[in-house]
Amino acid sequence: MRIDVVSIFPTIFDALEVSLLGKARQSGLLDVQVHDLRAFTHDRHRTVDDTPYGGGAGMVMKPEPWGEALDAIVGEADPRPVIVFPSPAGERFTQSIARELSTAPHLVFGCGRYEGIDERVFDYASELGDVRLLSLGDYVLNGGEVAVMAMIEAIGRLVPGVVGNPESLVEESHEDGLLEYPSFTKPATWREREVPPVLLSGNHGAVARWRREQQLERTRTRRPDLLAD
Ligand SMILES: N#Cc1c(-c2ccc3ccn(Cc4ccc(CN5CCCCC5)cc4)c3c2)n[nH]c1N
Repeated sequence: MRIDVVSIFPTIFDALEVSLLGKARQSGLLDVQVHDLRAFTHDRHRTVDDTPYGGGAGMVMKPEPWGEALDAIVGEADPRPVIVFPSPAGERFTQSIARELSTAPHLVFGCGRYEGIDERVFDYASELGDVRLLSLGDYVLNGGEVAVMAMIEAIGRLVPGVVGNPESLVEESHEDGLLEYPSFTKPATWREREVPPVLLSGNHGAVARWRREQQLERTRTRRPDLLAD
């Protein structure tokens, strides 16, 4: 999978070099390229923003640098990429969307800042790829970079070969629409707190039933919305 990221703070993505995704990059499973949006400006101040038409607080990201950045990234020969713009006004990013995007050969992430990106950029981008405006959650961040880091991690770990033991992907929260069951490891007693005896019983059927009950109970109490559908 090829991943391109455009940002005015490209060094934020140095963190992707660490751990899982770092190994995936070294092995070639993930080809991640980060681009500085200011490299696509031509004025002395490398301007990427301007005041909003119609007034209002803050600044809006100018369309020209984005157009040049997208043109430079999306080559004619490429398979049509998915172009993701994180946005508080986007569709909620979910495990299901992460799974869907983990099969895309080419993902492009456009990280906005200020009060967002000129709307015409999304329209132009739809000529180059399948545009998705996605939100990390119902709160406002200062820009798209933190959201894109989270999305790349959630998507990247689902790419076959990135996670050592694919089994561990199956029983995660949200994979089956429920929250995950609690986990325990040695010692069996820690500060007078014991591991649930069923987990020490060796009875795999009883363990499976207990874990399913725990998933349902946790989901009922913490995320009843997941059971609503
Ligand atoms: N994913 C995700 C996100 C983001 C996110 C993603 C991308 C950008 C780019 C810029 N910002 C900052 C911003 C965005 C909107 C507003 C509201 N303004 C009101 C007046 C009209 C203009 C917009 C304020 C500041 C971003 C925030 N926040 N939360 C998520 N889950």
